[in-house]
Amino acid sequence: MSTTVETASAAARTAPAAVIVAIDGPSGTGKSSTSKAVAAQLGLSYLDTGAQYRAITWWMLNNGIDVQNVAEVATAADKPVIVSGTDPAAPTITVDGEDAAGPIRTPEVTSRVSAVSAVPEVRARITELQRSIAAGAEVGIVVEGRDIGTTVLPDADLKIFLTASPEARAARRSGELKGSDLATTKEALIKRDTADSSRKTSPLAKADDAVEVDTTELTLQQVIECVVTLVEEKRAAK
Ligand SMILES: Nc1ncnc2c1ncn2[C@@H]1O[C@H](COP(=O)(O)OP(=O)(O)O)[C@@H](O)[C@H]1O
Ligand SMILES: Nc1ccn([C@H]2C[C@H](O)[C@@H](COP(=O)(O)OP(=O)(O)O)O2)c(=O)n1
Repeated sequence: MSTTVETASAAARTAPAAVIVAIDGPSGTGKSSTSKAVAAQLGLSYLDTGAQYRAITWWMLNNGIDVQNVAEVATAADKPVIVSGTDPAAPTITVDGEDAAGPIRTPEVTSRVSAVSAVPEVRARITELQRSIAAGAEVGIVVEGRDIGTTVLPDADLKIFLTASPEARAARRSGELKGSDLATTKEALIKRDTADSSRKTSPLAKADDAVEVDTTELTLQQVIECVVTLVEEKRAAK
């Protein structure tokens, strides 16, 4: 046996296996804030899959694609080059080399993203990208979205499904969007969640083996501590 092979197998015996964490749930439940903090605290990578769906939507809107036309969206789905930076302290997203972090958060993108992300060709393309990023995370990764535990990473070591009352979620979102009306924010949020939960291809859903955490009455810090404890338990058992 060569020294290289011996060294590699010794490393495999001692290095802890990468830990994969899937965090799903509707809008405003705290997925992004929790995932970033947990990843940073545990030295893991972080992937915001919603940002990827927003990025492809932004590209379609900029490139004259009629986002209500499923065939047109499907044909264009593999055109933009989307790159996600997975450092939880400074996550990034670029489309065709251009920084898209700001423009993907506009109300226009937010109101169109559910239609674009319901198209199967878009989901297939983005899912493949997500799986390859997760496979490349050496220490492990926290991936947040809507279908991570059910479809993208069904073998994740830990699956969390965050929930919160529509009132709490709208109040949180309203706090971020300066000058926005609470009732309008709540209506838009419920409309998007309904669209995301009722689409045919990998809808927003809790995986059977996910741990559900209702964050309505919890502080963000309490949610972070809860998830960190669950990840540490999984790591210890690996
Ligand atoms: N448990 C919580 N209590 C109060 N505010 C929270 C809580 N979790 C998240 N937030 C705040 O709510 C807003 C939305 O959180 P975010 O993490 O973006 O949710 P999501 O990714 O699920 O849409 C942020 O401003 C965040 O700081
Ligand atoms: N895994 C995912 C993640 C997001 N999406 C879609 C559905 C969501 O409404 C949009 C935007 O997701 P994002 O996480 O940015 O939404 P928030 O505004 O943070 O709640 O993307 C999806 O279909 N599948």
